[in-house]
Amino acid sequence: MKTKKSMMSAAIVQNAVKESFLKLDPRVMMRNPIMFVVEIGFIITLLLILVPDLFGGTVSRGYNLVVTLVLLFTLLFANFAEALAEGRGKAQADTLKKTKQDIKANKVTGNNSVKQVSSSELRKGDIVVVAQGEVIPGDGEVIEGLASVDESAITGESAPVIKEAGGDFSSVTGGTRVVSDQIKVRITSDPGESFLDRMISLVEGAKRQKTPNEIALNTVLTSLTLIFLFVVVTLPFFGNYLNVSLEIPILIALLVCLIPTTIGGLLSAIGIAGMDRVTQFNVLAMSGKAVEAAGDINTVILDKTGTITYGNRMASEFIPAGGHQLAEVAEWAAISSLKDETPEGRSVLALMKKQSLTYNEGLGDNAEFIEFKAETRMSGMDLKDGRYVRKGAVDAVKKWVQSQGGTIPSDLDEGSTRIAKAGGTPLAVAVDNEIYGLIYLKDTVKPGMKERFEQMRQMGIKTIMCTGDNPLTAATIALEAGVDDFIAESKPEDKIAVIRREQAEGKLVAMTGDGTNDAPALAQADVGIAMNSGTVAAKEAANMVDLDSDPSKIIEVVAIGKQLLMTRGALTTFSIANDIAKYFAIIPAMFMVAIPQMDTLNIMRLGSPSSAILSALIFNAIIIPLLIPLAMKGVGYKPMSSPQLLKRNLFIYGLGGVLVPFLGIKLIDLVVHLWV
Ligand SMILES: Nc1ncnc2c1ncn2[C@@H]1O[C@H](COP(=O)(O)OP(=O)(O)OP(=O)(O)O)[C@@H](O)[C@H]1O
Ligand SMILES: [K+]
Ligand SMILES: [Mg+2]
Repeated sequence: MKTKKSMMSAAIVQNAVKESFLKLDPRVMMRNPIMFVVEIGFIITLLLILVPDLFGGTVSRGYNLVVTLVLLFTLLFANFAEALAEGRGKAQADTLKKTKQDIKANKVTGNNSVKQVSSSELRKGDIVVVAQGEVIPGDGEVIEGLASVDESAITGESAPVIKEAGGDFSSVTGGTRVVSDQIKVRITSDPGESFLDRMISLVEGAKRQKTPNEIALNTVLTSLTLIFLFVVVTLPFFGNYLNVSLEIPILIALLVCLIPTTIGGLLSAIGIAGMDRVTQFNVLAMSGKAVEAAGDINTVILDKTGTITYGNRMASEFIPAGGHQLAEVAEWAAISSLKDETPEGRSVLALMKKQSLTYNEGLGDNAEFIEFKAETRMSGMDLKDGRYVRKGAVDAVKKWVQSQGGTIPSDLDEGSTRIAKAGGTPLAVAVDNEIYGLIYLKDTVKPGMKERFEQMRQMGIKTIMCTGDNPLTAATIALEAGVDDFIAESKPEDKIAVIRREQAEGKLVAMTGDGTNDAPALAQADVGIAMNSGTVAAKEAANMVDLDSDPSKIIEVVAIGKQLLMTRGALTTFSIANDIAKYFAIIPAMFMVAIPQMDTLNIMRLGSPSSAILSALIFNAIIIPLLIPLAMKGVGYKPMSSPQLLKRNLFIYGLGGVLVPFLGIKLIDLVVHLWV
């Protein structure tokens, strides 16, 4: 796991300071009702500096001035927290914007000639040619050729990746560079809607929406604020009755101390920082909601080929069956693959070359190509002499042959079992009702999967591998990767069915996948993570894209999601406990002159009513910057059950929230008392 982006730089801090002032704009503040109340209080005390008898009565000018300043700093601190959280994303967005300059594109026009246009003129469906050394002008799908592409501008990973027509490695991203060979690309996005555009607006938080959890919490906090507003507004009447005169600045200070400004000031920073932590792990989350959902995931569904394995399945051996010759099965395998542009199909022709095997190419003339489909799990050719040639998943080819009255060679299963037990994928090759043998497709499990899935088990997450492959291969890979369960021979709709089944049991489900056949399932899952190596369809259906194409990255996303929820909960607890403590610090001090019995409650022995309130207000302001590091980093997370976590946090942040202000306010009062 790499965290390559720089942490807080001086530039980010500087910019955040500037932003803290700009964010004082009431139109901006209004989005945060709690801090908006503070701002109104600030404006009133500011007016009182200018016109001291604005509301009749007199106000001690020095005291009012200090209250005004402390209120201003409370606002600035809260704004600074948010600006700081936004800072890293904004800096990253600036870097990405540099990648997104206008470049020249070689567009293929009607009569197959090439015309130079600007990348901003490209529309969905346009075809461009990109040669060695050139930057790919827009998102698209490779429709011809194979090239290695440097995607470091987007993924930060310097090793080039292979992109090729057909199959799951065909998607290319605008702004990345072709380092060898040449490809023809069909553009799949209109200007302004590219992956890079989305990535920029994501990291800079332009489209950030409050999550349902955040909205709910905000509602509770706003209600609390309204209750305290009512309490404070009615307080002067009691004061009158007791012959205690309560000046406006005192009332405003009291109100601000009592409303949940700590969490109100840090809430949005917590959310932004959480999203930012996900980005630092090279995962692009399209919504905060998805990140929070990840925190509660029970089940993870993983696709096999291209997700758990590298997915570059290569033909490595032809195995004849039913008394046929090697040359025969090889020839039909080649004929069935003549127009099969998937990596599997092309690897068959590559193996022919490598083994210097020949075949009658003429058989392919005027033949009809039967494209590979996840539904049929076969591909091939209908020859002009009437023969049908197929290769595909063994069970699918068997059924196809049997439906034409053919028989299955007795040694076929022996061969396919050998391949599957080694974790490979066997493809059967047949012509009409006759099976000629097998193709051995090899694939490799990505390293480190077993340890990572074990970690998920400890987090209480069940892993299920869902694959279109046969049960034996699936079992071998499942064992090697260490998933809890697997489902073989699954079609796209089966993957959705598994997700729906888990969801019906009340579980939150994450799905990771890379193929077009995974897209519906990625959309159905609560958290859908597409591999960046995957197809455009997969990336569009998912609500997260993993730029490193590492399926076990879900662990980090889950941890960050949990941390985000916990941090918000902990700071809310702390904030409200704080306000309760402040209540007991201020109220006895305020009324002890009028009601001497209050003195027993005045355990803190604060200097005077006005110094008590000012001290509490100062504490209320400085607690915000003190908690910024916690809001940004998140509270520590160790895998344990949710009730345990809740108990632990209530204890630490609830008790801490009551004790810390007593101590802090007392200390501040020792100084303030000298002056007030
Ligand atoms: N080009 C092809 N021609 C014929 N059969 C193929 C081809 N590619 C794959 N198959 C067969 O079809 C099966 C299903 O392929 P599909 O791509 O739907 O799933 P998969 O890649 O095996 O699994 P996963 O869903 O884990 O990615 C494969 O296991 C293989 O047997
Ligand atoms: K407060
Ligand atoms: Mg796949």
